[in-house]
Formats: sequence, C-alpha cells, structure tokens
Amino acid sequence: MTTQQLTEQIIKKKSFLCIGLDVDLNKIPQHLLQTEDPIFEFNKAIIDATHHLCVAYKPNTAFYEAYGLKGWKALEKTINYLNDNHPDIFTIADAKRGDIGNTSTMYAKAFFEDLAFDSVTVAPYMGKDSVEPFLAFKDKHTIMLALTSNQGAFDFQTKQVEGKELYKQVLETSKNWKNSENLMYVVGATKAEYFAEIRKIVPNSFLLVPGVGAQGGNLQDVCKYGMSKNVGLLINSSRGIIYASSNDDFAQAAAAKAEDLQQQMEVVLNNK
Ligand SMILES: O=c1ccn([C@@H]2O[C@H](COP(=O)(O)O)[C@@H](O)[C@H]2O)c(=O)[nH]1
Repeated sequence: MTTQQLTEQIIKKKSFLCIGLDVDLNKIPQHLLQTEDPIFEFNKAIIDATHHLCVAYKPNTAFYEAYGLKGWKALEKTINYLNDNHPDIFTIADAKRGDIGNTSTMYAKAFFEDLAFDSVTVAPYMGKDSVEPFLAFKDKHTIMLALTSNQGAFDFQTKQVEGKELYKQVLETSKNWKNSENLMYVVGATKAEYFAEIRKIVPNSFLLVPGVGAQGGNLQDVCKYGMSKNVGLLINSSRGIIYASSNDDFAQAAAAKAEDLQQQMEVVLNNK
C-alpha cells in the first residue's frame, strides 16, 4: 500500500487508528484456549469487530515469538487473514529490527516477502547501512524509532549529540537516505510536547504514535502538534482496545473502545 492510498483510507474511514494485536494468552477469554489456535482466533474476532473503525493493525512480534512455532504460525495466519479479507488495511510488523546490511536484507525479506506486511519497525542505532536494505523494497515502509514512548527515551534519545538531541539527528540524517520516501517514524504519544519540533524536521512524514490508552498519552495533544497537512498520523492503541473485556463480549468491548477513539479522530478531522 502506498502512503497516498493510506491517506485515502484515513479520509474515507475518518480514522487514523492503528490497533495493536499484542496477544497474551493469560489475558484472552478462557474459552478460546480450547480452540486449536487461540491467538489467531482472538485476532480474527478482534479484526472482524473493528476493521471498519481503523486503518491499520500492528502485531508486535514479541507476543508471537514468545510462543515459539505456534506463535509464528498464528502471526502468519493473521497477516494472511488481513491481506485476503482487508487489502485496504495497512499492516505493521512491530519487530524493531536492524543489523549489518546482509542480515537486514533477510529481516526485510521475512517481513515484506514471506509474511507480506506493508511495513516493519526498525531501530536506527546501527545506522544507514542497517536501514537501507529495508528501504530498498518498493511500496513497503520502514518505520524507524525516533522518540519512543517509554521513560528510557530520555536515557539516549534526548541527549545532545554535536549540539542537537539524538532523536533530531536521527530524523535529519535519515531523511536524506536513499529511498527515504519509504520512511516513517515512531514518536510516542507520551511525548506530545516534542511533536511541533519533530514536524519542523519531517513535516510530511507519517508518524506511528504508540502510547495512547494504557501508557496515558493524550490523543488531542498529539493531533494538535503532530498532524501534517495530509494528517500523517497513525495512532496506536493495543491493550486499551483488545483487553477491554476478558469475557465472551471481548470483541464487542474492543469495538466500543475503538469506536470511541475513531469518533474523537473524526472530530479532529472535521475541524482540520
Ligand atoms: O515507543 C514505542 C514503540 C513501540 N511501542 C509498542 O506499541 C505498543 C503499545 O501498546 P499499548 O498496550 O497500547 O501500550 C506495544 O506493542 C509496544 O511495544 C510502544 O509502546 N512505544
């Protein structure tokens, strides 16, 4: 999916919501544990109930890797289910990869070819040659960590490097890399006061914004300072939506939470 198509979906659905599929077998309704593939069955129910309210889904691969082969198979079934039934939905493998060039190429093949995700998250720490193999894939997107939502973001990302915060160096340097039109960035919703500065550096890039909901980030603040002229935001909520209920009504409860966020987004879009 191209960024133009993603923007069209945002306008059509009046939503820039991304739902995180971070499945923890200790948190899903007990009756699903009797099925052959509880992780996939949970995801399928959430997707069926919420796909009209969001433009993206983001499975964090840690929640699948933790269950070994079964988890990876559930991830594969989930991305295939999305691509077969909802080709207009943007998919994000939140894997936070990045390594020397030839290894990054294999990571990119794993997520873009074998699993056919639209995008993958990547850590910038190993620099240009670790990211460019991902950027080389046409019509795929590389979402690089810029300023993360956690407290540890202040350990390195906001430290001054040659007179400028490291996260700003990451943004400024990477926007000149080859195929940088395929770059998006992660900026935490908990760092709303940084968005205006970030937009000065990357005015038009898509920003994936986790941290609304369970981590306490504020949707309105993010929109006020983070929106580009083409919206340019994908706001993620995982636990706040998918674990709205641990009973049989979990999918409807997730849809209600998703609708609440979508409605807030619709107001923002109408006032834009
Ligand atoms: O800076 C970051 C980068 C990634 N994440 C991931 O997003 C979701 C957030 O989940 P919630 O349950 O909505 O808090 C999760 O997969 C994180 O690993 C992030 O939170 N912050």
